[in-house]
Amino acid sequence: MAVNESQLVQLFEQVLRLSKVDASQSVAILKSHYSDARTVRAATDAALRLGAKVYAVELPSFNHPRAMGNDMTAYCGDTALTGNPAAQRALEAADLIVDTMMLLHSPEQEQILKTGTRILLAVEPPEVLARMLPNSEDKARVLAAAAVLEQAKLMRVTSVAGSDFRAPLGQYPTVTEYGYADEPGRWDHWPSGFLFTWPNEEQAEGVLVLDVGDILLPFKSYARERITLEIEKGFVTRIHGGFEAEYLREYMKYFKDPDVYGISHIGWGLQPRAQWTAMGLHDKNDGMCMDARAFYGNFLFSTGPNTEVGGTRKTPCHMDIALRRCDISLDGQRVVAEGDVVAPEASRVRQG
Ligand SMILES: O=c1ccc(O)c[nH]1
Ligand SMILES: [Fe+2]
Repeated sequence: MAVNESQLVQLFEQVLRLSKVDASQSVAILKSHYSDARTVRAATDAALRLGAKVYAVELPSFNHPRAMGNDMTAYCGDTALTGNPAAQRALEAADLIVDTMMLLHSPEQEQILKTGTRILLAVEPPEVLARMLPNSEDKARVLAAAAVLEQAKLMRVTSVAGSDFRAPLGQYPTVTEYGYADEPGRWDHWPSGFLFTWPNEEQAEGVLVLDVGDILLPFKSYARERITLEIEKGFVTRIHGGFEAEYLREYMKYFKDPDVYGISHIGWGLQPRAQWTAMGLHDKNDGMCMDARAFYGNFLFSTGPNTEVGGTRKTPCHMDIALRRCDISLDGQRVVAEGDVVAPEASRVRQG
């Protein structure tokens, strides 16, 4: 199906209104040649209709000669903005940046946010944006879960497949994504609806067994066989299984950087409009597959960069791995049981 221009403008008006855009605001549309033109036009029109002062910052795209694939999360850290202080100043002047080219996991993004500028990332296809249009209930549910996560000292993840992963917490903040950037200095991503934190450095340990159907990004693949990750002192030390384990090992080895095995963000999905099945209906280049990161009740595990929270690992290799049917407990209290959200009650979607 395809969203028409008029609908897309209305969707952006709704999300920019939730992002506190009004006649008092300046909005920068950040783009490059690979941005979705429909998204750029709709974001511009919507911001103008809300009375904001709108301008565009177009950056020549950046390609790293060792990057593989078109998914912007496959090679993190350096972006088209890296080493361009004039463009960064132009962006920091805005109240809100609609990012259609992706600054995520870059030090520049953190520098911009520190000035109080808000950033809303929007790089998924318009049809995915439409299906996961955010609302204030999403925000309430994600914040309810965040209130529990930010107090937690230990996250434990187990599963029937054999996972038993423990991550001491507290060194890093809890990050929420509910789909709109409504607070000064906030980064958010439309679409989303999940939350995460990072394990205390060098303390995560145990085993994660990726079961059949679990999702590996940026490969955009559903695992067809089990892959076992052994984690010691905050790093993945062994990856074993069959062909898919070999593929993951070879891919990560390619970067020749020990930091790629560090644990990045860990959390769980709270977006009922995100679907585990959606990735199978899209081409790999359609977007970054936020359905996988946000689907309700997933355990989202990731490896690589932790610059987003002031960590020192600026490695370009970032794996986002979404597991189904896990139990996630915080200090012994389950928040997810076999892939269904069980607590806190205010974070649950009323089934029915
Ligand atoms: O929304 C996102 C997207 C990618 C990622 O790695 C984290 N959050
Ligand atoms: Fe990630």
